[in-house]
Amino acid sequence: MKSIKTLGQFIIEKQADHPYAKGELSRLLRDIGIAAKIVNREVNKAGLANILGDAGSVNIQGEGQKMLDIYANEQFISALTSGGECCIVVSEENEDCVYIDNEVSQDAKYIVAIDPLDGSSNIDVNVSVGTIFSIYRRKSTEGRATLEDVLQRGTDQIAAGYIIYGSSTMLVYTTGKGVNGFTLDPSIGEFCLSHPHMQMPKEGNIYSINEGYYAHFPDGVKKYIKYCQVEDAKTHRPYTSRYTGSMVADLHRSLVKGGIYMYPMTAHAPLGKLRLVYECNPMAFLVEQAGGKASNGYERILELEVKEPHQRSAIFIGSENMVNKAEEMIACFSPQGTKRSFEGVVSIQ
Ligand SMILES: O=P(O)(O)OC[C@H]1O[C@](O)(COP(=O)(O)O)[C@@H](O)[C@@H]1O
Ligand SMILES: [Mg+2]
Ligand SMILES: [Mg+2]
Repeated sequence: MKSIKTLGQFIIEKQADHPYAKGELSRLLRDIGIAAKIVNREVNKAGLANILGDAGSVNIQGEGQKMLDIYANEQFISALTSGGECCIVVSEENEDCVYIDNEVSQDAKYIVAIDPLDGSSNIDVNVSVGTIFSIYRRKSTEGRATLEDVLQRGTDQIAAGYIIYGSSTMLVYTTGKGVNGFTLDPSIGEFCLSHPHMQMPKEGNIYSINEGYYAHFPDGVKKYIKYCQVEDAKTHRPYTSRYTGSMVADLHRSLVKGGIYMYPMTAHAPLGKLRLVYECNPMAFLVEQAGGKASNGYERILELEVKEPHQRSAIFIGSENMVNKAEEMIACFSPQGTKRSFEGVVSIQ
């Protein structure tokens, strides 16, 4: 009979990969796993648990918050607060950073940036949603950790991952030594290793973008979409279009089958929509660790300077060859910093 390996066992086993590890990161990943199970329980019975619908509040991005956004945010912050390994939480749902000053967290070394519920527009319609997390070690050594500890580049991440609440619930993460996926077995309440050493195919035939905004995309992006739709059997085109409205779900599919997910810049959102610190950087770290690629169309996501916690970035992420092709089209038809970047774009009246 195939032996199972739980997330907890795997984390402890892999601790040996990090010579100076004292178990703090292991405990932090454990805490994230616990909160994920609690959120999963509510997501699974959302229709019954009176947790669907709007919360009536708006977050820093000006987006209406869903009840589940708030619930998931509370669960992750509470698990990180009582776990004792986290000193600051940066959350999509909190305007300001959450500084954890309680007894157990006095020596906490880690900063956690989190998108508690990704794909919020899908909550009420039972389409897969997720959670995205990114972990940094604080740089400052004296006193309370500061905003400077938060504004680190993606290359400084210690660990990153996501949870997808879909037909099954999975937790996929990296600590910089490859990517592993765990499936929640509800009968034992454990995440069990189901996808060891995940590798993203270099090539794919699925592209993922909200084509409803086509008129607002720069020429380079329009040209790449057209490239995906051309008939050419040699290169397996036309590609298939898939867009769920949940970045986690679209990227999980690309990780397993190959593909590219794009949320470009537009004339009215030159930096796109997605947030660098708790959406783009963690997914970029994970995808690169699985052999894929992530850029803002011009530069590597992980090397982008982080100026503020809720900063946005355009993103082109997925199978390496597909991201290279998209970058090639953008460089050719929308060279960076030139007016041509948005030529042909119909601006919003
Ligand atoms: O509806 P749009 O503009 O295509 O945006 C969908 C994208 O926005 C997101 O929902 C943003 O994430 P949140 O739901 O966490 O705000 C992504 O998951 C998704 O890919
Ligand atoms: Mg999100
Ligand atoms: Mg969210």
